[in-house]
Amino acid sequence: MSGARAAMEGVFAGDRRELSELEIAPQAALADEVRALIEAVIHTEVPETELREAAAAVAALTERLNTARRNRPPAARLGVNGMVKALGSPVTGVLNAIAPPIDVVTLEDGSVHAEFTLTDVYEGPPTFVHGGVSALILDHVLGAAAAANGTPGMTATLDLRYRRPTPHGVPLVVTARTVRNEGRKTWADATITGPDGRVTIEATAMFIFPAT
Ligand SMILES: CCCCCCCC/C=C\CCCCCCCC(=O)SCCNC(=O)CCNC(=O)[C@H](O)C(C)(C)COP(=O)(O)OP(=O)(O)OC[C@H]1O[C@@H](n2cnc3c(N)ncnc32)[C@H](O)[C@@H]1OP(=O)(O)O
Repeated sequence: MSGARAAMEGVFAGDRRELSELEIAPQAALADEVRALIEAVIHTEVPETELREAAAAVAALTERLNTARRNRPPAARLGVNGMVKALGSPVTGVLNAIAPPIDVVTLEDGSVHAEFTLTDVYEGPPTFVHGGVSALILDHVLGAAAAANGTPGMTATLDLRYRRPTPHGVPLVVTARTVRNEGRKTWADATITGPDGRVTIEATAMFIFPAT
């Protein structure tokens, strides 16, 4: 079995520890604090002695958390449809401090949708979102649309058209839908829209359910 097929089956077999919402809450609250920490580390202007003390304090915390570890990022079945969610996802993971995190919902028409705001932690060109971060978000929602269609797969192609810069610090909308399926291949389209209602990025992707 290839690594890709094993990865896909791992998602659906749920062969990893699933947490309940009660178990998730305190760990998600910790991730929220770390998100604020990441932002503070970028912007702080405290003097060097305080920076060194802060680094030592963070190192001590990391050591404390590592005294009891899982060997794989946890998952959970959440929401009305009980879809498996990777809690450590870099896009949606509430336990991942580098994830915004974005709450992606599946609508009745099968499309997926999210409203989100990115801080300058995700900045590329000054005042705008890094194009690779936008690609990460689009890849994820396109994959979620393929999965919502009952035809999940590994990203085989991802095409992006950056129409205009995507600003950070303002509400954005991402939507994706499956447009076609042929055997193991599924195609999906997505857009990111800015607060003025204008599309900033158009994306299309093809997903393949691995053969072996
Ligand atoms: C972990 C997955 C999560 C899914 C979970 C769903 C849960 C839902 C919840 C929430 C949504 C989460 C959303 C996450 C989204 C993020 C997804 C990613 O980041 S995926 C990582 C990046 N992608 C890779 O690393 C792929 C690496 N490539 C591969 O593994 C293989 O190449 C693969 C599976 C793409 C194809 O391998 P073969 O062996 O199955 O395919 P062969 O049999 O060779 O080809 C079949 C047909 O496809 C074409 N083909 C193959 N690869 C192609 C490509 N890259 N581009 C175009 N055509 C390709 C071939 O020419 C062939 O075409 P002919 O049928 O003959 O016409």
